[in-house]
Amino acid sequence: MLSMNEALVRVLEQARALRAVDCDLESALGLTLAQDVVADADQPPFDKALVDGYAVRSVDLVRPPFRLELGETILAGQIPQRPLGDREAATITTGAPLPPGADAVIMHERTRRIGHTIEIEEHEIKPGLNRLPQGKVYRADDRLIPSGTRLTPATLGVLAAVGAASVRVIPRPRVAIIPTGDELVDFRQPPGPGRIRNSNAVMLRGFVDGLTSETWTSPILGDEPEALKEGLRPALDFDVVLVMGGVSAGQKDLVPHTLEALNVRPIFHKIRIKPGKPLWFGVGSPRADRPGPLVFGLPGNPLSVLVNFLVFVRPVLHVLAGAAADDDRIEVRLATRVSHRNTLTTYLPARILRESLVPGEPLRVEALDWSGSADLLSAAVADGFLILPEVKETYEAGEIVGFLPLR
Ligand SMILES: Nc1nc2c(c(=O)[nH]1)N[C@H]1C(S)=C(S)[C@@H](COP(=O)(O)OP(=O)(O)OC[C@H]3O[C@@H](n4cnc5c(N)ncnc54)[C@H](O)[C@@H]3O)O[C@H]1N2
Ligand code: MOO
Repeated sequence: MLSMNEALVRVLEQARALRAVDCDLESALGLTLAQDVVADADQPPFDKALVDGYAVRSVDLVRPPFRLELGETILAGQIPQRPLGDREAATITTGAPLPPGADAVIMHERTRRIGHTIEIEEHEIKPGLNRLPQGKVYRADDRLIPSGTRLTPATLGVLAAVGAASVRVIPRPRVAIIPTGDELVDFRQPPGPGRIRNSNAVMLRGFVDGLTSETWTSPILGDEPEALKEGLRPALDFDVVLVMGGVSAGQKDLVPHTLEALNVRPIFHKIRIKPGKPLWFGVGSPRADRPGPLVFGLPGNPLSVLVNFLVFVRPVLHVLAGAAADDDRIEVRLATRVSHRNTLTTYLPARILRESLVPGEPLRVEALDWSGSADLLSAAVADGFLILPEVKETYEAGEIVGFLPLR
């Protein structure tokens, strides 16, 4: 049986960024850029006024009189009609181009208007005052945003500024969620004797929200071989397939065989993790235009689904979307002693002790009481999971351990 880390390596070996597509800039937030973005022009495209006031030649104001004739008016969006003459000032607004010859702008609050002249109250006018020179921010053809960058609101703004209306990006994966099990009923219905509501599908949808370009939840599939096979078939068109339930050792645990019958090549089955030990992982046959789907058989217990999603599936969704595999683990200090079976990596629902936060110190965390991997309520009220590695059985209060926040 593989350790959790070995299994994660096997999974990530199969994960490659999806093929780049063209995307409208306005739909590209959060996606990964698959091209370099280059400046189409200097920024700013001309020497630009940074304040409302008067464009001047600083040489005219080295010694008194500090008075200049007023010439043309240049508003933002207009082009100066002529160079600035000797001892002349042009009225100018923020963002407008300086006229040739001008090398400084004086804020109008520092001047007094007298008829067709202005008197300047500020006497130290250095060349460059309140002027942003052409190309100061970047030059035409500079590489501004490299391929591989995640598009944030600010990078989208830069792309808009250079007119990149459509960009090459890595799309987010398409994900299929498939609940299986004869005992399941839709959560909107009363379960009836011996049956339970399908709670996992809604939970998984919540987790994948924002990480996919399309999420499809299939109807509940029963534990009948032919129906299961036909129900799973359309899911294999997706990039990632999340089948829930039916992967352990029961006589109705038909998912691994059925996936293999659909040409999904098994990579591993069962790993040293709790919850989630019976995890199954395989890769479907390549499609004409793209590689085969990555298929997870998630053990059906709600906490198995949850932990396996966070540990294995979420990093894969990031990698397919062109990003790095995320690792949100932080280090925390155990508030109480905890024990587990030292042959498995254990994820324990836990709570951050916010009442005893000490700035600069690791967070203190206590394990919650829980009734095993069917106990989704414990995770719903938890801040995250303590991670207890296989190496030893007991971790003492005060020890530093890993913690996976739930967000
Ligand atoms: N002989 C063995 N039995 C079991 C083993 C084992 O190694 N040998 N492993 C146990 C572990 S650990 C887990 S976890 C479960 C996983 O079982 P399956 O993946 O086959 O899942 P099911 O049996 O179908 O379901 C388990 C449990 O979860 C409930 N479930 C399933 N789907 C949903 C859903 N969509 N919403 C809510 N709850 C769901 C299901 O009713 C079961 O109670 O196997 C152990 N057994
Ligand atoms: O690995 Mo299972 O999730 O403990 O019940």
